[in-house]
Amino acid sequence: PETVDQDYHFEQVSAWPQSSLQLGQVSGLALDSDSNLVIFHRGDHHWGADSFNNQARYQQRSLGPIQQSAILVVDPSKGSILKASGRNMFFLPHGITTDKENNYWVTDVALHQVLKVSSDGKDRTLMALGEAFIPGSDNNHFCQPTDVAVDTESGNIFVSDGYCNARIIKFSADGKYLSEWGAGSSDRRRRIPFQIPHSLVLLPDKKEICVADRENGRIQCFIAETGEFVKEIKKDEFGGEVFAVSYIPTGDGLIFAVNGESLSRPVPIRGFVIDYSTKDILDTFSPNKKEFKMPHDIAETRDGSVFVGDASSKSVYKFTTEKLHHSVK
Ligand SMILES: O=C(N[C@@H](O)C(=O)O)c1ccccc1
Repeated sequence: PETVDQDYHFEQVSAWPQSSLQLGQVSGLALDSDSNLVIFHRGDHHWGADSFNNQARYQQRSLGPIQQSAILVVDPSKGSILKASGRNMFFLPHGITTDKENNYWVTDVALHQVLKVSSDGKDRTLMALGEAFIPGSDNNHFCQPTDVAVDTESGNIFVSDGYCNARIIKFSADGKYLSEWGAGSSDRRRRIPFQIPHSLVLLPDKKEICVADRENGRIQCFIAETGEFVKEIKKDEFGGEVFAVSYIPTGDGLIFAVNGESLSRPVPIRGFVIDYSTKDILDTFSPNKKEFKMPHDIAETRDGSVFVGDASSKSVYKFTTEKLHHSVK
C-alpha cells in the first residue's frame, strides 16, 4: 500500500514584502480576523541601554509619542500595507494581539500599560490597564509588560508582566484583576521563577497558556483557568534565550518559537516548530541570505505561512513550506 509520509520544511519567501515597509524596531506580530498580518513597530523610537533609569522609569518622554503609524495591517501574500494606525499614542511598543472583534491588545514597555485599541483607524482606546509611565507590581500596575493573550471563549485576558516583574496576570474581559501566577510558585517543578516572561500564547484547544520565559531559555505551559503548571519545553538548541512563542492546534498542536542571542551559550538564532505533545523539534528555519539578529515575535496564518519580526534588523520575514511528498512502500 502506498502511504504518503508528509514531511515539510519552512523556507523564506525572499520576495516578501514586495516593497519596503519602512519599519522601525519590530516588536510584535499578530493576525487579524481577515488573516491579515498586523505589525507593531517603534517607528523612529529605539529601546537602548539608556531608555530607562534603574527604577524602570522611561527617560525619553520628551521625545513625545511615535509619530509614525505604529500599527500596520499588511497583506500576507504581497506585503502591501492595507491599513496604518496607532500614530501619536505609543512610546515603546512591545506585544500585540487581536481579539475576536478585531480590537488590538497591545503592551508598551515605556507606558507600563496594556491598551485595548480599536482597529477602525480611529485609534480609540477602549481600555487601559496600568498607570501611564508608572511601573509597579500590584494589581493596577505593570513593570514593562511584554505581551497579551485573549481567551476568546471566556473573554479573559492574560498579560505577561514583564521585564521587571516575573508573573502572568489574568484579567476579566472588562479589565478586573482575577489572579496571577509566577514568581514564588508553590509547584515544586517550577522552583525557578520566570526571568522576563517575554511572550505568551493561549492554546485554544487545550485551554493552556504557554510562556516564553526568555532568560531561562524555556517555554512553560499552564492551565489557563488556574495557572497550574503543566509542562516545560527546554531544548539545548534554544541556547540560553527564548524570545517568543506561538501555537496552532494542528494535530496534537504545534508550538512555534524563536530563540535569541546568548553570550553564555552561542547557538544559531532560528525559528523552531515543536510538537506540543512529544516536545520534538520538527523543523528549524532562518532567512536564506541574512541572519536573524533579534527575532522578537512569531505569528502564523491559517494557511501555514509563518512570519517573524526582527527588532534589530527592523524587518519582517515570511516563511512557507512546500510539502515534500515522498511515497513509502
Ligand atoms: O531586551 C531588550 N530589548 C528587546 O527585548 C526589545 O527591544 O524589546 C533590552 C534590554 C535592555 C536594554 C535594551 C534593550
